[in-house]
Amino acid sequence: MDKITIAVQKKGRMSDKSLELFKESGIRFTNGARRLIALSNDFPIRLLYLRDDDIPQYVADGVADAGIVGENEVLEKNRPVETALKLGFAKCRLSLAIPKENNYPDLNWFQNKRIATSYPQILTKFLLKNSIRAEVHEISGSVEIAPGIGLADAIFDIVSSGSTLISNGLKEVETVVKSEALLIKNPAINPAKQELLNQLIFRFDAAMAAENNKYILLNAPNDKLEHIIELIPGMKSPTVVPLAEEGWSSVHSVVNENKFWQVIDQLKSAGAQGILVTSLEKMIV
Ligand SMILES: Nc1ncnc2c1ncn2[C@@H]1O[C@H](COP(=O)(O)OP(=O)(O)OP(=O)(O)O)[C@@H](O)[C@H]1O
Ligand SMILES: O=P(O)(O)OC[C@H]1O[C@H](OP(=O)(O)OP(=O)(O)O)[C@H](O)[C@@H]1O
Ligand SMILES: [Mg+2]
Repeated sequence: MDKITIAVQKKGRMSDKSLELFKESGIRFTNGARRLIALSNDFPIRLLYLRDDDIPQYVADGVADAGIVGENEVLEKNRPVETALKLGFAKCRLSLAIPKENNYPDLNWFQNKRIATSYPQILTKFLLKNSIRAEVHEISGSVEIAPGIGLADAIFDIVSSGSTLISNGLKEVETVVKSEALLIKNPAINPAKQELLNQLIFRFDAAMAAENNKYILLNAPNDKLEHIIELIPGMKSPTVVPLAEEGWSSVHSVVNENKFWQVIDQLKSAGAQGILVTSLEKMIV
């Protein structure tokens, strides 16, 4: 039987979350992360542990059928791969930043400046599109220290909370692209492996939906039910069952993590009591 080969980052920001996604999808691997290849008894799959920079190339070449990698690397490497699923973690952006004491009127600030980056392709394209002539200095890491040591006037790098910029006396002035983890695939994947990939996507979707939602149970006086049901519509509509006490019902539903605190406040104001919240294991929409 065919196995699907998936490339994941060996060690770094993406590795734990990537493996967690497989685990939440019921797929455990038999050999430890120190090996370069791992197999599973739960699913016909082979994991390749790689440097994240190499993943787009391996997937484009078909050495791996699919891979989990940041959108930033996919754009930079510009290899012929397709996005199969957005995975919603490792959210960050690629931005231009300059020493904080500089006045920044607009992009023309960058004319004839030296910019240090690990993403020369994305940066060069952006500069060209905006008719900025600047010198692009490619360095492989610790980009934020480049202006401080006189290597460059500005940087183009990954920003998330912004704390690395602040601690290096820099300020973000232009966001060029946003990024998150992607499941990418080889466009010429064979039908049998595509079927395995579809099964994997189905499981990833269920695990991600469960992670992003909470199961909620509460008690409501019957005369407030209509409003409370509107606040937590759930997947189709909430389950409403009568309590032993006359005039009260128990309402069960699902709430999105992003709206959670806001909805809880609204439910309390609407008269809900005894609110219980619990996490979901899987959610099939
Ligand atoms: N601060 C951050 N917040 C969120 N996501 C991030 C952050 N930094 C990096 N990422 C994302 O995680 C990916 C991996 O980051 P990491 O720092 O582990 O890469 P790396 O050092 O190039 O690793 P490798 O050794 O595999 O080449 C990045 O390409 C980006 O998509
Ligand atoms: O805006 P922030 O939240 O500070 O995140 C941005 C930093 O995170 C990443 O580095 P990481 O911490 O992964 O270290 P690395 O450069 O050694 O990979 C990235 O290269 C930035 O330097
Ligand atoms: Mg890398």
